[in-house]
Amino acid sequence: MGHETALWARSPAVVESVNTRHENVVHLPGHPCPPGLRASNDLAAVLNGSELLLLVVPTQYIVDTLGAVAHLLRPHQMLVSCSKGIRLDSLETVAETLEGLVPLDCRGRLAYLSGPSFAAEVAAGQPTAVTIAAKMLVSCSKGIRLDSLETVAETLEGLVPLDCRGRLAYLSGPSFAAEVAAGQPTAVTIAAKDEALAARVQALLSTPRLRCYRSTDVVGVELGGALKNVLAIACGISDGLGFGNNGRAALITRGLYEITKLAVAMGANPLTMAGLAGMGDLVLTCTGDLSRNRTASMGGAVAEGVPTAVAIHQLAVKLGVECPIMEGIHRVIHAGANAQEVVTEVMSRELKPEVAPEIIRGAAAAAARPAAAKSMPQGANGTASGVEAGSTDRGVAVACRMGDGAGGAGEANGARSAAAAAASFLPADASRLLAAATAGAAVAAMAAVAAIRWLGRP
Ligand SMILES: NC(=O)c1ccc[n+]([C@@H]2O[C@H](COP(=O)([O-])OP(=O)(O)OC[C@H]3O[C@@H](n4cnc5c(N)ncnc54)[C@H](O)[C@@H]3O)[C@@H](O)[C@H]2O)c1
Ligand SMILES: O=P(O)(O)OC[C@H](O)CO
Repeated sequence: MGHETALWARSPAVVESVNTRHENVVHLPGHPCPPGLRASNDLAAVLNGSELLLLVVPTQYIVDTLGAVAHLLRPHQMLVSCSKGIRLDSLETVAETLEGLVPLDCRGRLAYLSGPSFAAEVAAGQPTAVTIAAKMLVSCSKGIRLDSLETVAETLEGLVPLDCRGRLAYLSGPSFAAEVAAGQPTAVTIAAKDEALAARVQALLSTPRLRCYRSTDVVGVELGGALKNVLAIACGISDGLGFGNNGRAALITRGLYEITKLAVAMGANPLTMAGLAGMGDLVLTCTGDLSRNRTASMGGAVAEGVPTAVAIHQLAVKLGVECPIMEGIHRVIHAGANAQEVVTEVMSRELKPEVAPEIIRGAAAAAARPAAAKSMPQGANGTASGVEAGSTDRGVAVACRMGDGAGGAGEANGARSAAAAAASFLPADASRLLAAATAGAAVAAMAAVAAIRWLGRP
């Protein structure tokens, strides 16, 4: 469908027929080939130049066909088998055969297409539906393990076999199960380290009522979902104490600041916290009556935020990130502190700027740089690559910690390099806004949204 496609065929007659007559007169006579199709007898060349490979040979000949060239497969290539059979010599299925043939790091890219699909009808454009099976594991859990302080991703990567790690994805975002089940419009984020996998899961799970976005920021998407639960408990306590909307808005906003500082210190992209898995889920659970975390103080169902509060307390101490609200909740839930007194303590802390001056200075330095001074490496889809984003994020993480009193010259450089990297691939005005966003972490998420709007304006 509009793709440049290379067809490998054993028979020179088929290749000649496709390339000169645009019809496979041997196997599919009467059906003109799509315009972008070229045929070749050179399997290695066809394999080498393809992103998605469809394997359509009789099962008994898969090893003969692919055996000599399987080692040429690269980890970024996807191999979808369309063969339907069981090998006679080994009694292996196609999947078992392929997993034994392809290099270890390609096993995560195997998929299997099957279903009612006569080739002649597909070629004639007749409506056809098939199933594509691939082994993927999508985690929807939102929490941090207490025993190891590991995220769900870290836990699963340690649990599954090495060659399955490339098939793990993580779903998070504002999604009360009851509303999803009722067909209410819902938007979530699917994260996977490999964007192609995230895109596959995204395509599989999206419906007109469930809009899935994708991300490669696994740690950010995960931590957004885990950390918001503790703030939802805080909002429940605030409600219980009789506080109003002002208090809740303050909790959400300053809570997002804390979530972002901690998540960024753990390697997350701060802009993820402005998205569905961060601000989106935080707003939902801090305001929605369906939230078990917000209503946890009234007793009852599963509240992931209760154990997560302990994990956050330990992580915040370990990473040197100041999180007064989440620390206060931890003391109320787990150390018997009086909620009223904790509120007074948190509200009476030393007064400070909303965004730490060190961060603002770093952002200003970045914004002053000429926009075209440096070019940002681009990923396959035109966005900054994950590796680059990760390294700049850590610069912001350091900057965020500085805002709480720690830090030195090296840390300030981290902030500057992060904001500078962001500034380098955006027009000047947008750079300033984005620099403010990276600098101010959560509270400046709004500036990020403004930057995105700025980019989208006519
Ligand atoms: N319910 C929601 O609206 C929702 C939305 C998005 C994400 N999540 C996340 O999904 C995860 C699961 O939440 P849920 O609402 O499905 O929880 P749940 O309480 O409905 O439990 C899910 C399943 O886990 C099983 N289970 C409970 N304790 C267990 C144990 N000790 N060992 C093995 N199995 C056990 C339960 O029997 C049940 O089948 C959480 O991390 C939650 O944050 C929930
Ligand atoms: O009911 P809660 O508080 O566990 O929230 C459920 C989901 O995390 C909402 O996205």
